[in-house]
Amino acid sequence: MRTTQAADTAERGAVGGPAIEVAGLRQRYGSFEAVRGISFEVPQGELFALLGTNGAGKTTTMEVLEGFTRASDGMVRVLGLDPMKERRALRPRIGIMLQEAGFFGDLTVAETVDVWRGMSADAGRQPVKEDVLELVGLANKARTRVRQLSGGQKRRLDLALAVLSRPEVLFLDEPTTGMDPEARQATWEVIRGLKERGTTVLLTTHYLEEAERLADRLAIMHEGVIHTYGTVDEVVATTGDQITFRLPRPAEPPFLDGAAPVSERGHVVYTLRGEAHPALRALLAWADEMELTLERLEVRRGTLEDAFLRVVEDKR
Ligand SMILES: Nc1ncnc2c1ncn2[C@@H]1O[C@H](COP(=O)(O)OP(=O)(O)OP(=O)(O)O)[C@@H](O)[C@H]1O
Repeated sequence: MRTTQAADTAERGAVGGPAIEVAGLRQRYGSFEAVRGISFEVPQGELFALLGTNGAGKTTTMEVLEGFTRASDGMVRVLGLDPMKERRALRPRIGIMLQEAGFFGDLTVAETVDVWRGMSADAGRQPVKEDVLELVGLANKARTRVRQLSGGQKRRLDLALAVLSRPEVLFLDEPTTGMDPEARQATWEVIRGLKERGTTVLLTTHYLEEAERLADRLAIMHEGVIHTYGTVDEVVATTGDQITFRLPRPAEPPFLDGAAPVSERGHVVYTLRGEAHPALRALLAWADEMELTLERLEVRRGTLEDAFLRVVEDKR
């Protein structure tokens, strides 16, 4: 069965290539280079998460793709179009949720949606107001003035406006910042639903769990450069396993696979470069020789957080 979105896309002329293409993108502000030659692609219908340190260049990258900023160098395409030169053709096909939206505080939630619909050239295609407010969990706030909304509720209103035109590509800049855990889960459900309807999503977030739960592929940026890129599993695989245990009496544990033992809150911790098995074998041989029983011995798989921290530490 074709979804409404898929049918819409077909009617408006689908493109065969990736929904988003970025090749050698550079962005300079005066003499400062905020983005230093990054490349990635997002296939249609996938969710791509841009992770990174503060000031890494994520929002700048988004702004170039949204057509707000002209790239200093490199090539970007969204749905096969140049976001700057072909902005008029592209704009009705994309949805944008900025990090900070400018609302009119005196308007109610419902009036804000009406104003937004009024500004859209394509209002006939849009879902009814009640549906979109229901979708983001704001149906009971329709008559509330925007300035009376909490920070998390304002983010939900942002999301409602971004999805109003049933975009083919949705840009979400830190969509769940300020939301409580329940609202965040609800927003993830909304994003999953949009993806199921075929929407391509580019998301920035500081919540690694958000990327882990939602992303088909992700990139970790630091100081304008993408250092790691792939599926969550591929990125996690760039980190090694961790071994931890407690010693029953003072002893000097050996280096394992080139990793030094580190003492953390009474535990010995090894952060390995690869799989734990060979290191574990050497560790147990050492413990036998020393006639030691290692207490609370644990092997833990690397996490996305480990991969993230390693990018930052390696570049220090
Ligand atoms: N208009 C501008 N003029 C000068 N410098 C800018 C401008 N916009 C951004 N920058 C700088 O470019 C760098 C990248 O900023 P950007 O907002 O893209 O980072 P970010 O990865 O989104 O960070 P955060 O996670 O903190 O939101 C920062 O050092 C920022 O100060």
